[in-house]
Amino acid sequence: MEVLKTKAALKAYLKPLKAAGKKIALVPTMGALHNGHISLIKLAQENADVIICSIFVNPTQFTDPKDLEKYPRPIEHDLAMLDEAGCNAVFMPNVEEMYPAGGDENWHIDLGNAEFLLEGAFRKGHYQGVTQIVKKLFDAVEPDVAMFGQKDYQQVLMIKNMLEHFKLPINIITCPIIREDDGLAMSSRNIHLSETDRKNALVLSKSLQFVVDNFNSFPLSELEQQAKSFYDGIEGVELDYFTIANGDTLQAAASKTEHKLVALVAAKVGATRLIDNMIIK
Ligand SMILES: Nc1ncnc2c1ncn2[C@@H]1O[C@H](COP(=O)(O)OP(=O)(O)OP(=O)(O)O)[C@@H](O)[C@H]1O
Ligand SMILES: CC(C)(CO)[C@@H](O)C(=O)[O-]
Ligand code: BAL
Repeated sequence: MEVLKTKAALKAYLKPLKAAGKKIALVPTMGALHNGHISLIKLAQENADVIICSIFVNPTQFTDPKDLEKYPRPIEHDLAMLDEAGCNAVFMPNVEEMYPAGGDENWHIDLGNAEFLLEGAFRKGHYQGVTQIVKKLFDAVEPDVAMFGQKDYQQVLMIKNMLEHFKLPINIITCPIIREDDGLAMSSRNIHLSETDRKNALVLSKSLQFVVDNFNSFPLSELEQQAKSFYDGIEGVELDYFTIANGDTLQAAASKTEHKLVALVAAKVGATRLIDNMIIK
């Protein structure tokens, strides 16, 4: 597996592959890899000839400096996992390589109203930072396909809006959420959970599953209220939002008959903020 640290090295690696007509997939990550990430690599292998995984903890998408500072960076472990999975190359630039102008770079694009809902409301400017770095990664790799996890449901919508904005010819593939055996969605931040947090964190997947399992049994507002009541009285768990939303606009669902519905949640479990979602239909 090639380890590439600069855009120039990446271009040189890709040039003969592209000339030979190979289909290139990009799997963008922030590292601290787990089996959720590996599932993206595996799906990429089914959809392309050459798999590039990027590892870059992008400062512009963090709104909480402490979250950025403590983001896990186990690079040797990550490289071993990618090598084992058969990834062809890892692009792991430093901050200067991706942001040569330092903090002076301007980036603002219209991502539509959904930018400001849910994660966008709790992490102001987050999706400007995400789309800024993903555009830079797309420019550096010029992939045919790019893989993203459904775990970051809103992120996928924002990236599709960014593609539309720049009219980029990249096929976005959304990969299902990989969970631990007990239902917890895999996430790099799970490493920060204490033993008690880890048990409490199950409330996210349980409350979502309740909505999926009982969708036909209650009116929308009662479903949501009952799901929220799962969080009552759990010490150390603070619910940011739980919503049943339109799967395209992320506006709170007005009716059960809407074409696409998704339940989304974010909660602080101890000092760690987690997100999860389940598609209802
Ligand atoms: N459990 C999972 N199943 C499928 N895809 C996932 C899962 N967790 C993360 N991904 C996807 O992997 C890609 C890289 O995500 P990232 O590196 O931020 O990992 P993460 O586990 O989501 O970390 P965190 O949520 O703590 O930032 C994203 O497209 C994300 O949606
Ligand atoms: C897409 C991404 C790699 C951009 O930094 C990040 O938001 C992530 O890991 O989901
Ligand atoms: N997987 C989403 C990246 C973030 O939380 O910033």
